[in-house]
Amino acid sequence: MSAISLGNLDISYGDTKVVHGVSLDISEGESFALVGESGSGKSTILRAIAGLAPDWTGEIAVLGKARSHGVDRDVARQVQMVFQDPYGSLHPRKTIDAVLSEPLDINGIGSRGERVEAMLNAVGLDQRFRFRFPHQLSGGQRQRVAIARALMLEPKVLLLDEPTSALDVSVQAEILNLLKRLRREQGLTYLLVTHNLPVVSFLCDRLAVMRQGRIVEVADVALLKSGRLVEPYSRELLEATAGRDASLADTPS
Ligand SMILES: Nc1ncnc2c1ncn2[C@@H]1O[C@H](COP(=O)(O)OP(=O)(O)OP(=O)(O)O)[C@@H](O)[C@H]1O
Repeated sequence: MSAISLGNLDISYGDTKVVHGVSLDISEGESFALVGESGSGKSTILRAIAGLAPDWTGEIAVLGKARSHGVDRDVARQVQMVFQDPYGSLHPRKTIDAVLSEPLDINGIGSRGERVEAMLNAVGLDQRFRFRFPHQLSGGQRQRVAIARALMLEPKVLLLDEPTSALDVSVQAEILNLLKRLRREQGLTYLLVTHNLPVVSFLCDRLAVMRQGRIVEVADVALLKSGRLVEPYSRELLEATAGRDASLADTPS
């Protein structure tokens, strides 16, 4: 079954259509990247799947079920989003414990303390962080909390919007390793937006290259690694970013 299936998806902000006729099938357990120039519509696709960009036509299905345009509680439990900025995405006056308990409260799920402790372990954070506030954590630790929060309801799919680009390079590698391990341990599906092609090589199985709201090419990551993307625009993108952030490609798993 597809984890995410997009059919002829158009997405607009007001009168401006920014995504045009996107169709994609992402399998359960797959890690899939959207790459392409700034403004090409990558984040907008994630937002529409998460219900944050409601002005769309076409089809969005999650685990075989078409999502509605409004708040969709089924989808919200299956699909969670992690944002680029771990500073902005955590409430400054809530402890880590409160941040992680909140999804459980909203859904009436008990044994909160145990679940929070287990999730802190899963994302490699010491229990002493539990009653701290976000400003008492480093950027990498905050991103671990954001990932933990996304996983509290045991979703099947994570939408990752530039999850490491706000972090120092050494911390980026730690978070990428964490994401790789969590995917393996929990059988997660990833749909990831990034500008960083070494991140795609490290974490993903396939990628779609986007330009001006359209998909130019869908390819296996093997073709990215060997520099054999087919479309001229994809090759341009590859050349433009060659050498940048290359150290991540060597990150051990
Ligand atoms: N809330 C919004 N209201 C109006 N227009 C928006 C909004 N968010 C994004 N856009 C526009 O939609 C287009 C696609 O933006 P989007 O953020 O999806 O691109 P992107 O490929 O993710 O870019 P980046 O890599 O810079 O994040 C851009 O032209 C952008 O200016």
